[in-house]
Amino acid sequence: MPGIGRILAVASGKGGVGKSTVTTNLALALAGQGLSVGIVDADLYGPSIPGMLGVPTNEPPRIGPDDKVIPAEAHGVKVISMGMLTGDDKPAILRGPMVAKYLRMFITEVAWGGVDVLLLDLPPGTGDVQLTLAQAFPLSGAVIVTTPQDVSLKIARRGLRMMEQVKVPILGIVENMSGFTCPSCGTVTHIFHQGGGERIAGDLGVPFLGAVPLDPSVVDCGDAGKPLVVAQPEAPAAEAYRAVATAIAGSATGDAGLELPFDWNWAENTGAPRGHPEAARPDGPAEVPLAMERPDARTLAVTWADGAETRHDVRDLRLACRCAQCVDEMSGRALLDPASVPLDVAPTRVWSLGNYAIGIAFSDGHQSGIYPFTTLRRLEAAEAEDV
Ligand SMILES: Nc1ncnc2c1ncn2[C@@H]1O[C@H](COP(=O)(O)OP(=O)(O)OP(=O)(O)O)[C@@H](O)[C@H]1O
Repeated sequence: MPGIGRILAVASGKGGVGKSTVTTNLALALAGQGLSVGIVDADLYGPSIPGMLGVPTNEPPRIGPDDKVIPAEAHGVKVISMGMLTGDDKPAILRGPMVAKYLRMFITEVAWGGVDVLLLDLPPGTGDVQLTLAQAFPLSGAVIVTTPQDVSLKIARRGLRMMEQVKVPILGIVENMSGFTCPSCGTVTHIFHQGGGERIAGDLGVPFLGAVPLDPSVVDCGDAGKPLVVAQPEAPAAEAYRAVATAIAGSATGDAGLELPFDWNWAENTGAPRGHPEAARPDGPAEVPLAMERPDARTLAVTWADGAETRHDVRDLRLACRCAQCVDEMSGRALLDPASVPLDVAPTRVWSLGNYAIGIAFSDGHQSGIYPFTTLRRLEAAEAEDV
């Protein structure tokens, strides 16, 4: 979109998991890496970004000479929020169509002036706002924020599935409020359990971006309008936000070894990804693909950074689909009857999703399958076991 580099959504399933806090700190950490960053507070009914960044809400934003809204600027980051239009005490009372109108305005009618990254702080859940944004704008990816307890993880999973269904690449999962370090004795207590975010990232084959500890200074800094990353840059939580920012910034560069993005017409074999198989070395990362080829119409061959090559029969790929139509999300039970898949099923299109997965559309009309590289690497071994 003109004036905007990448649009990234920060989403969560459950409310109150710290999504807005992650958004503001992430924005400042990305800005600290030299990127120009904007934030759209897409939580129209409960805007919290102005408070966290110390943006005044007592006067509406100005309109520029080109009739565009001039965003507020705080700590070097540009911001637009419903809170700036309504003030702190007036609730936004809006029906669905107006919500869509405001969201569109926040993205297309604001003078973003060439931001590299526009972060959208979504409201919790999988409702109207999430769908409108995911379908109406070219989102480059979504970051899913969760806390480590089961209830939050289950709902985060649903949010993640929604993003996948509307074809928004998942950049990864952030586990927030992960362990509390006692300031006097240094003991770490895992108040909301431990490691759940990393576990579901592993289960779903999406990157784990990092864990942010529970730290009372995060609350104080947010309430004071000066996020932790700038107020206490040496705090462990600030370091965690910076690590997440680095992981996200890295995901822009296509460091998977394949030249990304690509959109491959399988039948005609046009638009195949350019690869760099010569970069393989024995100590290279096992789950990073360096090349993808189509030696024949029924085989996808992948060369990995550790020099291994896997070959996948295209019907086996169709049968291995883990989308919500093929596998029951909660129980993991298979919903796809292999007998219903034609023997000659073949891909029609193969395309890149972020730098972590490919999507495949098949000749039987199925196109919601997402194949993370981690899953693809393990797939050939699983197929061999089945035999
Ligand atoms: N790592 C953390 N340590 C301590 N407190 C935190 C941490 N992250 C967030 N918080 C606090 O938790 C509260 C909720 O955070 P926040 O408003 O960012 O959540 P949210 O998921 O955006 O909520 P909503 O559902 O309203 O959009 C805030 O008071 C915030 O300061």
